Amino acid sequence: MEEKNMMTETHSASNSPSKDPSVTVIEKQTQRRIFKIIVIGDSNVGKTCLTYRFCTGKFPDKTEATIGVDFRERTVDVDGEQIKLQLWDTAGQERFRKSMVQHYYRNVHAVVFVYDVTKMSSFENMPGWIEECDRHNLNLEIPRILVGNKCDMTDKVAVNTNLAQKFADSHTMPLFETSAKDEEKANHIDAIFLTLAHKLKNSKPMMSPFVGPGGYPNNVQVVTVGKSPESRGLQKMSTEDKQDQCSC
Ligand SMILES: Nc1nc2c(ncn2[C@@H]2O[C@H](COP(=O)(O)OP(=O)(O)OP(=O)(O)O)[C@@H](O)[C@H]2O)c(=O)[nH]1
Repeated sequence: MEEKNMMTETHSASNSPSKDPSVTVIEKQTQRRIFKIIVIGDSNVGKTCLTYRFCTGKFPDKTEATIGVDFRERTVDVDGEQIKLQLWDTAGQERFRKSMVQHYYRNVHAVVFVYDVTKMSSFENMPGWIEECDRHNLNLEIPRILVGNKCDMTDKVAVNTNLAQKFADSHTMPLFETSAKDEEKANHIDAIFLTLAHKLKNSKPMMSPFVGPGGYPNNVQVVTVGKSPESRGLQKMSTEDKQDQCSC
């Protein structure tokens, strides 16, 4: 795989605050909460494809090994509130992580652990990723979810669902098996991140100063969550995150 640039951002620079006082009023009225979600796991498990799918609705034609971190954002409507999910797509390769690790774990609101269902080693390495979170003193109350990706490769599945479920249960995480590639499972990926959005709704987040006159930052997709997560067959949320505001 080729290499991606370190610390690229998908949102537009034109979101900078305006000097127009009338716009300032609108900004104050439409400030939205931002939540930082880190996506971690071995290299090549599909972290970039999952976050890209959620933020653009597409599977990328071509991917490159992430260097450092890529950011993607999407604003979602949760029970009438616009919440911005800021996804940190982190590098799986150790050599591309070293200098960035401290940044990943600062002021995190949720963690998505990803393994590849066709690659047992990526699942066996999960305890190592959890330990890394623990070493960086992540609040135990932070929502965490486990995602088995590449379920479209049905004839190559190496990680048994029961085994993954046991592991998820032992770490009090919900398990989702999905595919970033399979068009039919695209809604499933939405459901995964919207589950987090509902969990995070009761958390204390960062506030975004970068809101345009229309109420939404440019290049950020706004979707409406029509049903509660319970009615979509997802877990009930109860976690309250006490994280400080992000300074990154
Ligand atoms: N069949 C299939 N292939 C996938 C899926 N998701 C990702 N891939 C492929 O897996 C490879 C790696 O995907 P990436 O998203 O770049 O993996 P990553 O985890 O971000 O890798 P790093 O940036 O090195 O940490 C690419 O060739 C993707 O096309 C999936 O759901 N199904």
